[in-house]
Amino acid sequence: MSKQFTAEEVAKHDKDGDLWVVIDSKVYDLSRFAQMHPGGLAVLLDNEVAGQDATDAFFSLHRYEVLQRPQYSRLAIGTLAGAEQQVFPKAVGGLSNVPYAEPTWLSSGYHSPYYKDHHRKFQAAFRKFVEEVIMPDAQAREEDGKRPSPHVFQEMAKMNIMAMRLGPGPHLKGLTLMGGIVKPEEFDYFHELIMGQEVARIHARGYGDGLGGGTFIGLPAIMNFGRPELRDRVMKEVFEGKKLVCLAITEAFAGSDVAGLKCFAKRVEKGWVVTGTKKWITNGTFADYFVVGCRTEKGGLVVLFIERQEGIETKPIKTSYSTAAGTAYITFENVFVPYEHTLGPEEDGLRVILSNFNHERWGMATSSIGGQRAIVEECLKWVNQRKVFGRPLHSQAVIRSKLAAMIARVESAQNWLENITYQMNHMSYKDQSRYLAGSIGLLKKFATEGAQDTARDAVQVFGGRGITRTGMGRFIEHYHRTITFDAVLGGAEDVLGDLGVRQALKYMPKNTRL
Ligand code: HEM
Repeated sequence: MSKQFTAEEVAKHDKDGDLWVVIDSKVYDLSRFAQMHPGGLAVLLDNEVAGQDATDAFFSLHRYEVLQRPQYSRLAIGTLAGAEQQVFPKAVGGLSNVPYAEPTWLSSGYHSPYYKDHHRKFQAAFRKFVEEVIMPDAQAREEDGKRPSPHVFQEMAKMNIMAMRLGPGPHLKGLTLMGGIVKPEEFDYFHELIMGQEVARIHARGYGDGLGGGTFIGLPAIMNFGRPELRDRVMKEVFEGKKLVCLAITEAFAGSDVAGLKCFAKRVEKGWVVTGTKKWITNGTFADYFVVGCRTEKGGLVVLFIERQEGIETKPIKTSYSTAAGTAYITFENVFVPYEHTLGPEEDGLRVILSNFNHERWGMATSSIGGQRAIVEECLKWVNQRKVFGRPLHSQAVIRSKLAAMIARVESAQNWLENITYQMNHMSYKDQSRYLAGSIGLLKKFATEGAQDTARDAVQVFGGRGITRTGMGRFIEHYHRTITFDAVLGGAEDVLGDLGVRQALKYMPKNTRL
């Protein structure tokens, strides 16, 4: 590929059957490919394209990754004499230098009081892992709707990623995290924040949930309320990538109002018999274990650990994101559950269910903000390379105004998130409930409302491409279609906003007046 051509030589190849173009200093021989070009032959025979430097035209219409696909990269036959490559793809695991594409702590020239050297090393290793191991599977499975591939879980197990997703704590003791980059006792909520935000960059929202989203919200109940024998067995199986858990609380009858559950657990000798249904259960179609909230005869709630067995049916629900998430409708028909598989006190299931809500919502806000930032980067790149009326798209004031709103939203959400994360690192779990339940609810609501505004703005910036599943705007289309999941899972926006205000009112001093 070291062969050099002059512009005059390239210009001679300007017809059907003998067609060369220059893209970013490389000469491509499109003579045979032109007939198969998805954009058609005619556009390639245009006077300003055939035999010419078509760099601007190309980047107005294609993502860089097109040139990296092996079937296309081999069309390059040499370079244009005197020209230098201008566009370089980001190195695997590397940081983006597009302004606001990274949070300030990762942006050159900025500082942060929160992150230490081990956070930076952890971020670099984790991003590389995501781009090398998760990203290719994510794009393929998001498309075909199949569950994330077993090899991804195995690779995650080697790094103890499932264990880290539960946050800091004694469960990490003795484990080698990310190949030893961070010590178990050093691991804190900022490491977990990094994980959530890095995975959000894969632009595959359904797959992201498929990648153990159910375990993230279901395993804590087993870890904190399971009997030691059950707890140790299940945690080991999950950490080793052999089993997956799902949290089965919501029903067609009850969503955010968990107190209204109808799935019924009848107390029998040596255990329980469960009958009822669950709906919208993430990972339900392929999970091995179910953490199920049930109504008891006494009218209270009990949470049970149930293994997949006869009497349990899991049917996929088609939602607006990929079936890679394994979203299920579940029926339990007279399923026996041994008494030892009761999680927490018999009639106090509500406490078991509620106990992980703050961590869960914080995790969802974290990844939602990460995903929002990835969209800001897409938009900044697009307005820079897209030409309209002979000028870049960003020469339009209305486009710059949309970008201003997008940037302000993601930056304010990230800064609030980091403040809350810092508080979490310095509070007991009990204090987190006292001081942070309200603000985490408000943060999640703020983040997902902003995300939906950003999704709408991004579609306007990309135009038709923002509603097209392939090509330049495919990540925008995906984001716009799936963003409402963040806004609903873990509590609808209005419910969370109300929680935040009610918490504040609860702690209003009695003796205060205007
Ligand atoms: C190495 C050279 C080229 C390759 C490998 C290539 C490949 C492709 C591919 C794979 C697509 C499908 C859409 C996508 O995946 O992004 C496409 C679409 C298209 N291409 Fe090319 N292309 C090349 C050069 C060009 C050039 C120089 C032009 C100049 C006008 C052009 C115009 C178009 C158009 C108009 C479309 C349709 C875009 C749309 O649907 O939005 N292509 N090309």
